[in-house]
Amino acid sequence: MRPACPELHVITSGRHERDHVLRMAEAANKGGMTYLHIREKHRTAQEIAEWVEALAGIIPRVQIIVNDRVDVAAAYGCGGSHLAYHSLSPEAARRILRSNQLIGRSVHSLEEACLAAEQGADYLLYGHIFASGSKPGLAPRGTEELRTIVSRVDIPVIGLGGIRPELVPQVMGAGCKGIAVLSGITDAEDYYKAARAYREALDHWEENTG
Ligand SMILES: Cc1ncc(COP(=O)(O)OP(=O)(O)O)c(N)n1
Ligand SMILES: Cc1nc(C(=O)O)sc1CCOP(=O)(O)O
Ligand SMILES: [Mg+2]
Repeated sequence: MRPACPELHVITSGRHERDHVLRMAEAANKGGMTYLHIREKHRTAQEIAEWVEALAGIIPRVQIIVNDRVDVAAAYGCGGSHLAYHSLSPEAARRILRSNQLIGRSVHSLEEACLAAEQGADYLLYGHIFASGSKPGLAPRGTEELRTIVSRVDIPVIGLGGIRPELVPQVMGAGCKGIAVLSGITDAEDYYKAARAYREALDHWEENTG
């Protein structure tokens, strides 16, 4: 059986205005994006809802994942919600979301990963794997603990943090179902080309393992 297509999650920066993100989402989607995470921690629920409605005119709603605001994801029929450390638990989020809406959880240790899986998360984001401008001054976690997590939980794990296309084989080789990228796409001059480079790296990672 052919394995499922590796996932490419793109995370918004919190630094760009809506119209900019609409252009980025359209181009990244053409380049092979699987999900767009709206991670706009300083915006209100009303603003995020407006973003969802505008984005849903450009990419399928099911590809939109809302960071933290489970209420917005539920009310606007998004693909799911991604929970940060300060968010509702996966159990609580499931009381609000429909069964076909994904619940993701950021994790940074084996303990957090096991707990999130027990509480009903559908997938995990583990990071930051490599040095990341988004996490200044914090040491990267590498892939060792990631491998242990993949072997211990029975839900998909997505790697994130400092991932460039040439690093994709290391992340996929650790057993991830895909990757999540912020600056590698949102800071790119050409969003389509950037997403395409990650998509190519994901689809051919086994040919590029050292
Ligand atoms: C040990 C540790 N704790 C928390 C974070 C950041 O949490 P997260 O839920 O991933 O939220 P954002 O990354 O979206 O701010 C971390 N990186 N490490
Ligand atoms: C939002 C986020 N959370 C992380 C974590 O480790 O929890 S790393 C991250 C952002 C990763 O950005 P980039 O792809 O630019 O390195
Ligand atoms: Mg995080």
